[in-house]
Amino acid sequence: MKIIGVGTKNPAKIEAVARMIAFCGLNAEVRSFDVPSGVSAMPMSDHETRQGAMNRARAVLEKDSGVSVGIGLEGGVSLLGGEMFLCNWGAAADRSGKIITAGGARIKLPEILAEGVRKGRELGDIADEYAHQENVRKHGGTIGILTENRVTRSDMFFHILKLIEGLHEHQEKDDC
Ligand SMILES: O=P(O)(O)OP(=O)(O)OP(=O)(O)OC[C@H]1O[C@@H](n2cnc3c(O)ncnc32)[C@H](O)[C@@H]1O
Ligand SMILES: [Mg+2]
Repeated sequence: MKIIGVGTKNPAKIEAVARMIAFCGLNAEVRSFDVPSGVSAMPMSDHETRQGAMNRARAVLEKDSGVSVGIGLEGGVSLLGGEMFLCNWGAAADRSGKIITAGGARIKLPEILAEGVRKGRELGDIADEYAHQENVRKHGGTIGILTENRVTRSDMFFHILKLIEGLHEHQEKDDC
């Protein structure tokens, strides 16, 4: 059985990987690891957020020699025309050095959340205050709050992982 490692202890992210394995019918087990993202705690651009996902994916491979694919999932914000959007990236790295990345859906942050992030606070903390909940980042996420749970953080990372798995399949076919 293939072992897929994910670089986080956040249950919303781990759930997304488990959903992807079930959805794609992979004969795989998921293991989670606490690894550094290597970027700031609150990534402020697509570039930095994607880099965090790639760093986590590679760090997982270093952590456990039994893992064949390392996955990194990272959340952050990005600016578009002066407006702040939630952005998310995923990366999957294998032992051949290959890495595939994909980005997720965007949603504009309400000004009160954007202002807190601009002041240097982490979105997870501000989202908790905004929603009067604890650990929003480990449950539905900011996207869950802003969409009344139509799309949760796990849904969003699940979607990103389907993009990555699909791209991987496509590239394998191309290699034939
Ligand atoms: O334990 P890890 O894997 O680090 O998970 P995390 O919840 O801290 O998530 P990230 O590091 O990927 O996200 C970077 C920052 O952005 C925040 N963040 C990103 N997306 C979020 C979301 O949907 N809901 C709440 N906070 C979010 C989070 O609080 C972090 O401060
Ligand atoms: Mg974090």
